[in-house]
Amino acid sequence: MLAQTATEVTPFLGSDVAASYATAQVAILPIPYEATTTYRRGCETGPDAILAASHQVEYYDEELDWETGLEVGIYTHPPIADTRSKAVTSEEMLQITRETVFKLVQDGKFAIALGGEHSITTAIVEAYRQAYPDELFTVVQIDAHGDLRHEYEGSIHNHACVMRRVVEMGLPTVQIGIRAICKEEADLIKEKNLTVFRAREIAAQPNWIENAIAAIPTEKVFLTIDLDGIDPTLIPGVGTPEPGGLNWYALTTFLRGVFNTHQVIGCDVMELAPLADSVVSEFTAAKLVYKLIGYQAKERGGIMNYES
Ligand SMILES: N=C(N)NCCCCNCCCN
Ligand SMILES: [Mn+2]
Ligand SMILES: [Mn+2]
Repeated sequence: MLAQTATEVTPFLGSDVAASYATAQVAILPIPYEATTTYRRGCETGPDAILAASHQVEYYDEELDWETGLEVGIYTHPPIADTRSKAVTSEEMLQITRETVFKLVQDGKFAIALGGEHSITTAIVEAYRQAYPDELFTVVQIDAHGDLRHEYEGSIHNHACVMRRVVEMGLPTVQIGIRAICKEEADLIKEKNLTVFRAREIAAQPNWIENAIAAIPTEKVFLTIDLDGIDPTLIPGVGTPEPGGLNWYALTTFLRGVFNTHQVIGCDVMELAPLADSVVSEFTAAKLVYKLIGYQAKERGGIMNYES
């Protein structure tokens, strides 16, 4: 493992291609915050592991036939809400995250946040609501867990509650890859008729991608990826792994389809908790982030078309 110090910023893909803030279209935002994870800890070191592994990603994307990293300006923001050096309360994390993401969106950046624990997403979604006050967007979540508990282990900002907070905001949701929920969550899904594509159904229905994309009710989408949604053979480095997740091609085909048919306004990639003896998880996560940038830049007729 490459050890990174808390203050050192390793830019995504490396300093030789990193863009300045002013010229960047994409901003990578590391949020090494961890306070409420329920089993194996370590997601506060997730962002640095993704950034270090990103240096190994080929610039040439063979699927897109395009050197994404040389065509798109990518800036890496300094880390915020960093619990590696000192404790950060959930309120402090939520506030700095809201403010930072809102500023990135105001400045016309396509933001990709790297977690850190999934509870951070509450503040990211709030920032987009503030940035788009007149238009609903759908939160598309890839996750093994429903994250729909009202509260867990004494906190409403536990990582197991993030989608409950999103549902309370009145935003539509589409949940993908779900395979671990409690009774409270199952009841809420029924009561609110939430749209859930369960991992079991995904494994059995080849046309789930088409159906899932058709189930997104708004033009705008915020995409939240909890890495434990992906099969743990591809990403074993998560705190609470669950068998039976998405495979790489199902995942990337779905994501490309979403970028192709909807306006993705932002993304996050959460919950990487690196393992000491394997780099598979961070390599997969780094490639996934690169794919998100490539799909955003290349789908919908060529080059990115930013608002603001
Ligand atoms: N979003 C998450 N990662 N959630 C994890 C929830 C852990 C539930 N443990 C349940 C134990 C019950 N005996
Ligand atoms: Mn999860
Ligand atoms: Mn989650």
